[in-house]
Amino acid sequence: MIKVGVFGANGRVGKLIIDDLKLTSDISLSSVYVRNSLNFTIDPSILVTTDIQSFLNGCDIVIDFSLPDACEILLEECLKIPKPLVIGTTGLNTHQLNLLKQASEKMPVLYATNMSLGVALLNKLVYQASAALDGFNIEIVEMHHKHKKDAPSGTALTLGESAARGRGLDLDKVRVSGRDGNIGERSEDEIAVMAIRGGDIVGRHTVGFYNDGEFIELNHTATSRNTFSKGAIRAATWLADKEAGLYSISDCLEV
Ligand SMILES: NC(=O)C1=CN([C@@H]2O[C@H](COP(=O)(O)OP(=O)(O)OC[C@H]3O[C@@H](n4cnc5c(N)ncnc54)[C@H](OP(=O)(O)O)[C@@H]3O)[C@@H](O)[C@H]2O)C=CC1
Ligand SMILES: O=C(O)C1=N[C@H](C(=O)O)C[C@H](O)C1
Repeated sequence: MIKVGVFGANGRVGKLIIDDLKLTSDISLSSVYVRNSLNFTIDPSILVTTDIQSFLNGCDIVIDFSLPDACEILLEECLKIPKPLVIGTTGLNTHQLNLLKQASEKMPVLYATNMSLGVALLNKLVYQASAALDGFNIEIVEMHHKHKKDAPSGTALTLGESAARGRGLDLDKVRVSGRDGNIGERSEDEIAVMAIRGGDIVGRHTVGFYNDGEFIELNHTATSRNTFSKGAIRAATWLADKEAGLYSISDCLEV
């Protein structure tokens, strides 16, 4: 039995992971880290703690869906107490991404900005389309619920990276994430990554390839947040016995 520690347990996804772990037979919840207290009741056999070291010692693998600053604290602690890590938190800055890479030298780390099978495939399709559709303008639009804090979404940025890679470009050099005022004509290579926020949208990503006379749009819509919680549990089951290294969701799903 793989014992899971959930980091970000009070959150929209964290709580679902705890619920979904009740339905599995080979992997189960053993510890939960909270800043203050847990907002819901849980089986008394589960360790609920504000002490991160006890939390890490109480599990075989950690699933993290929190916020960037919290994820940073987790990564720093894991450098002292290594644990396989499934990280779903998005909006990580350069320092936090470097910490994640550093951690992956000591333990297996699977980092995925989107845990769904559909988006894993979408990234492959976007790479192929970007390479094949020479001269088409690439524009990415993501839509999420009003509570989401980071923008553009981690998924949209990953899709942007796939598109840029298809053309041998560096997304950081060609990304446009806002247009306003007298901005002039669109440049050939720019890749737009735009964000819409509202209501309870779970997550929708559209990658459009636009040319004179035709356009094609590849779209993925998550209709349930359980897609992410179940995807993260599937990733944890896969990662638990792996060697140290940085893994992607495609490694786990073999798409
Ligand atoms: N990779 C993927 O497939 C997906 C990724 N995400 C990403 O996962 C993350 C979480 O999303 P979501 O569940 O909607 O967010 P929520 O805001 O609902 O949850 C965030 C959680 O992080 C905890 N947290 C915040 N700060 C700290 C801290 N300093 N120390 C410890 N815990 C902390 C919060 O705890 P508390 O309640 O105590 O404040 C809360 O439980 C986001 O980055 C989101 O973009 C979301 C969906 C899918
Ligand atoms: O915050 C969310 O909700 C989501 N975040 C992830 C992201 O930033 O890409 C994945 C998903 O789209 C939902």
